Amino acid sequence: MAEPGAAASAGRLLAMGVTGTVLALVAVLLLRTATFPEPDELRGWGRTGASRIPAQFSEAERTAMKEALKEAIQMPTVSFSSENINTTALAEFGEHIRKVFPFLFSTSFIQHEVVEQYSHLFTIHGSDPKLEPYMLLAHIDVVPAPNDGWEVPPFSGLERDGFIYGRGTIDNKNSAMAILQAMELLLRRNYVPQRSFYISLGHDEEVSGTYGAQKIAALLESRGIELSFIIDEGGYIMDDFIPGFEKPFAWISVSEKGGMNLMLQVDSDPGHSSMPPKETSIGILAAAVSRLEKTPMPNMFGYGTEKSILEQLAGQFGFPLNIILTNLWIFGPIMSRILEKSPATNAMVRTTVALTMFNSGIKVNVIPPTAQATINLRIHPAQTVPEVLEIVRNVVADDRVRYHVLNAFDPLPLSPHDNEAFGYQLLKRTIRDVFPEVTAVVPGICVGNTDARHYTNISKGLYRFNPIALNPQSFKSFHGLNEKISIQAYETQVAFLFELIQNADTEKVPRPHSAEHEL
Ligand SMILES: CCCCCCCC/C=C\CCCCCCCC(=O)NCC(=O)O
Ligand SMILES: [Zn+2]
Ligand SMILES: [Zn+2]
Repeated sequence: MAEPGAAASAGRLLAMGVTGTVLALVAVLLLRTATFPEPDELRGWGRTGASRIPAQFSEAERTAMKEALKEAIQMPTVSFSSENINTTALAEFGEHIRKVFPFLFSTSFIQHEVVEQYSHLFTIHGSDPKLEPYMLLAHIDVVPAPNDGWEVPPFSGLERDGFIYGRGTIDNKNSAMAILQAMELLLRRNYVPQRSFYISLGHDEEVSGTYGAQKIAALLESRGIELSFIIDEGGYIMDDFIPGFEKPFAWISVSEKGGMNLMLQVDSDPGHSSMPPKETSIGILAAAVSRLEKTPMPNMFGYGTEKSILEQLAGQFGFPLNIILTNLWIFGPIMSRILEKSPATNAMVRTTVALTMFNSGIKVNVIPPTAQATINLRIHPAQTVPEVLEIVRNVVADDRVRYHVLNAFDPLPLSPHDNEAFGYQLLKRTIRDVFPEVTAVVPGICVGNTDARHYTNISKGLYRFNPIALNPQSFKSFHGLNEKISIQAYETQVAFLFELIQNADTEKVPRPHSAEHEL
């Protein structure tokens, strides 16, 4: 029965446009739909009893894992472009992991291959061939980091106030090192997995993964390998994201946006700067990209995955939430306007356009013959590459601008995240074990791109989840300033992987409780 006056209250709140309240409401919708299974449902998961190895690490091990990460951060494995990567640092990284993870490189059931000189593929042969293998994925390259603005030099790996600072501490050497570290610690405890798995470390993720992940995926495909699921970066424990919600929640990205790098070019006759034409190539191009920046792509809230997710949820709630969810044609615009206010949530509701490079000019007194600007677009799941390109052309609306698509791909399909989805449920279960403060898990979309997208031919279960807690401030440090990870967070990441690898040693997926609802 409907609660008296609830509709009126909901109406008042929305009409008042109270940002925090509506955000909180969205959060309730998402969080309430993703509660954990009851403990009974989790029986039979992974190793139990005597064969279970506790995630307890000695002081010496904790110091060693911290130092190993710091050293990895000190290697400037920067990718500037596919043709310009720091091969010296990448090679050094290869030597580093051989030194700090000796068990990994000397265990008979583990095969290590170097792919395209700098990427690493480990095959860990499990004892039970009936269990379909999976993959843990990370990348070892980083984006450039000029010293300016950093509290400590970005490749110093310095420890300060319980944090390790440096480029790659959250994107994504933390994962690369933590995966290897967890396996090394398990091996030191005589662990032999039942389920086979792969560890894949790409060396050029930050420049599309063409020679790393893409080649590894092709290699595995040529061997006829299919994977139950893959876990990469791109989802996190979200902390302090929603006003009024103190508890962190886990965001497992079950898809990721499409992408396009588009170069715009204007050519004009060069000449003497003392007799300039009315418009130069720089001026024409600057005006074009300015129009793009000032004209956001359409807000797609309600037309992509959000719509189907929310519609599926609608029946699970009482009044007034069910009404709101089944009437997104009324409430959608309010929610979508709120979401577009911050960069992170704005990225969820539309294709984003970032002006990232601008090149022109050869001398101070020469009219430039050409100007080039590169824009980086992240395509909302409800749009495609051709649709977005068409919008760009219409916004620019200037025939003097020419377009070169440098690379482009459509948004990724949604990976299964129901009660039968082994990889998703494995993550949920391990989150429950390792992050007791987290009470909910939601299936999200990754607004950045990951190496996982290269593996669609060999797995349908691509999950992007890094077991670290991030707040809005730490999101700014991705590709930005003062990237850092707390030592405690890194240890927890290692512990998470240590548990997850053991939890994967089962064929059972927990049956849902009849009353439980899953996204
Ligand atoms: C209600 C809470 C809303 C929070 C919205 C946050 C959405 C976060 C989703 C994904 C996080 C994206 C992290 C980026 C991964 C980094 C991978 C990377 O750098 N790849 C290269 C590239 O994308 O260029
Ligand atoms: Zn990354
Ligand atoms: Zn990155």
